[in-house]
Amino acid sequence: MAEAVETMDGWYCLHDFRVMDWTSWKLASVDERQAAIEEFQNWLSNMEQVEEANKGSQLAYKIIGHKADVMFMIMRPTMDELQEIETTFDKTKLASYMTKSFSYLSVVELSKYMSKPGVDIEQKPEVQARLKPILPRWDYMCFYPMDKRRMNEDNWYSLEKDARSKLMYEHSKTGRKYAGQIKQIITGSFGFDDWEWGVTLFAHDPLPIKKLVYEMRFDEVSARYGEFGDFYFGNILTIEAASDYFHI
Ligand code: VOV
Repeated sequence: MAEAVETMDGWYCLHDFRVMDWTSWKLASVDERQAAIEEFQNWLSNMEQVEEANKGSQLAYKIIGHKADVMFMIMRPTMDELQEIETTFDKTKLASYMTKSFSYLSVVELSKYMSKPGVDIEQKPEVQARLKPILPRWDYMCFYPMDKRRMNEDNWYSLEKDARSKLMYEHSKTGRKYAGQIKQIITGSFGFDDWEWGVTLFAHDPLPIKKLVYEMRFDEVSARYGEFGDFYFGNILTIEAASDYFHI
């Protein structure tokens, strides 16, 4: 049996995708819409205080295309907090004009492929900062879930750990070419959701995201073992911009 790699796990993460019912939103009165927008802005700004206390992080995004209108990426130390935040939003006025189109539950994960045997790096401040990241206020975000294939001779989970480490090293070399252009947060979702990982990429410009995902397709770990779910792409929805975004 192949040896599993040890993982370090940080904040729990919910990607919560909603579709807006613009028709009923347009039929609502100006006062109703204004009250709903203000309530939404308060919901977001209340959570910012949690971020200032370094007890979690969250951002909202406008999703481009048919799959969703908005997405909230919410990270907290406990699953209970995620569940409470989701339900609190469900009870808002704005939520009554939305339906959930997709969600993804995971936990920030760093696998120990790159760490030296016998060296416990988990408590290092820089590792803790990656396990409990403050989400970058960068303009663009791409999310997609993925698996590592388990099929016949292309079974990632029956590869010896050394072989997997070598493939992950090649993977990281490709990723590092985009340092400064792209920040990635990989979240593990074994037992939490339908895929094995969530991939969330942040960038100041859309194109490096396409370039990175395309180039990674040629790395053996993605070429032979990568299986991907739906892709979601959007740009950041700040509290200030919410009025314009929802304005009719
Ligand atoms: C943006 C750049 C970038 C960089 C620098 C990077 C580096 C690294 C390192 C160093 C490591 C291992 C240690 C750790 O730190 O966890 C990983 C780990 C992982 N990655 Fe990665 N990855 C990137 C980016 C990046 C992308 C774009 C994808 C999606 C792949 C694609 O084809 O669409 C991805 C996937 C993963 C996954 C699923 C894992 C866990 C695999 C496992 O089996 O455990 N990743 N990744």
